[in-house]
Amino acid sequence: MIDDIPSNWRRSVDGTAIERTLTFADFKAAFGFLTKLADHAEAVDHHPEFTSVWNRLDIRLTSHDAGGVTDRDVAMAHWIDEKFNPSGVHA
Ligand SMILES: C[C@H](O)[C@H](O)[C@H]1CNC2=NC(N)=NC(=O)C2=N1
Repeated sequence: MIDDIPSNWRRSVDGTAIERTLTFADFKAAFGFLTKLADHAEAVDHHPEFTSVWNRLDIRLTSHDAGGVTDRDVAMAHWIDEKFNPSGVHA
């Protein structure tokens, strides 16, 4: 289980996940990001939990099989940090 989490992320109240809120220019930008994230999640077989409200995504990362935060969640957090662009233009 991981103690040191990426600085843009916060620990969930129950301690079993890390969370970050991303705010985009609009819904289309947020949904475009989610589409990219879905492809990546399938590629690495690790799937984020999220809530979508217009231009905002609340993302939660945990490893269900381990019951907490693992290096797979930290790797996913770094991928999200790297790809996040509020305007929706993703390299
Ligand atoms: C069978 C499959 O590999 C597992 O269910 C994977 C899929 N995606 C997953 N995603 C996440 N976030 N945690 C898991 O434990 C997990 N397990």
